[in-house]
Amino acid sequence: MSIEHIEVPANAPAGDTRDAAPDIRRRIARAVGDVRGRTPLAQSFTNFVTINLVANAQLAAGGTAAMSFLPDDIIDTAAISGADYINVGTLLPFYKDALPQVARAFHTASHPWVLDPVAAGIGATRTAILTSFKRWPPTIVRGNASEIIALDAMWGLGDADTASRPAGVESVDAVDSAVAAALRLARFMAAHNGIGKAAVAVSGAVDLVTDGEDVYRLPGGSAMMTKITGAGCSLGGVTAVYLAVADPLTAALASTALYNRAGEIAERHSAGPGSFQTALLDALWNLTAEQVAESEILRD
Ligand SMILES: Nc1ncnc2c1ncn2[C@@H]1O[C@H](COP(=O)(O)OP(=O)(O)O)[C@@H](O)[C@H]1O
Ligand SMILES: Cc1ncsc1CCOP(=O)(O)O
Ligand SMILES: [Mg+2]
Repeated sequence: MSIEHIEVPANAPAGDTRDAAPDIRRRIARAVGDVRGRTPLAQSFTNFVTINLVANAQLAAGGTAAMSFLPDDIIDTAAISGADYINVGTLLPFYKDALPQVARAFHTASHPWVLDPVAAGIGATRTAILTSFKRWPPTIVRGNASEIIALDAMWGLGDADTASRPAGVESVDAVDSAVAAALRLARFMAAHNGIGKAAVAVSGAVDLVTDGEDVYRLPGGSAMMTKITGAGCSLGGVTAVYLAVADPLTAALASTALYNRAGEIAERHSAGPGSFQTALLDALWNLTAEQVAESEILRD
């Protein structure tokens, strides 16, 4: 099947009638192919729980990984890193100074970066760090619905009273309840991140991606992705790999589609969480650019 002639799948969710434009699919295919051809570096400042899966997923998608927690290290390496990834899953006291320093340096250099606001809404230190990013906003935010709603409230864009308290790193909100927050965040980031474009990706059973204008829904994946730790974190790391070669909307759509397809393949080739994680990495490696671009992508 050519990527120019994608039919809306028969099992498209009710109400979703518009397939993504062929141009979007071409951009996704190009991004996946460019990553495989150019092996771009996407540096990460990420949590201790899933750091190894993040690096392995970035390599499996075709990128290059480098992890660091030192601002001078990260700021120096940003010169050769196509995009960076910051994930606030596990925090140490010094991060309260280190992370705003890094975000400010990225902003000064107009360096693209992805934020995963893991557990947004929990703890004064995490809130201080995430609030500081409003001054130096990321290019892409990728999180689950509760994290997106919490970040929107923290930045004073949405209604703080309606933000729920996340269950640790897990979402307590449906993706649909984060649509307005995702749109507000994407518009704010595009206006203030110095790059002029932004995207927000909300993960869940049906993922949502927006650039602040259009809203895309990407069904698929596997419920087993919630039975390993780091599916979301590694998706963020792979999003940074794609951001090294593509615009924010394309990068967010490409990584989300890649993960949905990889999750489905991994579920078919595994017998439980252990083999699922291995099969997920294998699928990230083996999926072709065309297979990723042919994914079900519906525009609201
Ligand atoms: N119920 C589900 N069915 C299918 N895929 C899912 C489901 N829940 C999450 N995913 C997928 O798992 C990956 C991580 O998403 P999620 O679990 O929401 O992130 P996080 O781990 O940050 O909470 C995404 O690729 C998402 O599409
Ligand atoms: C379990 C855990 N605790 C702090 S960070 C983390 C990993 C979260 O990973 P993900 O958000 O990808 O499920
Ligand atoms: Mg997460």
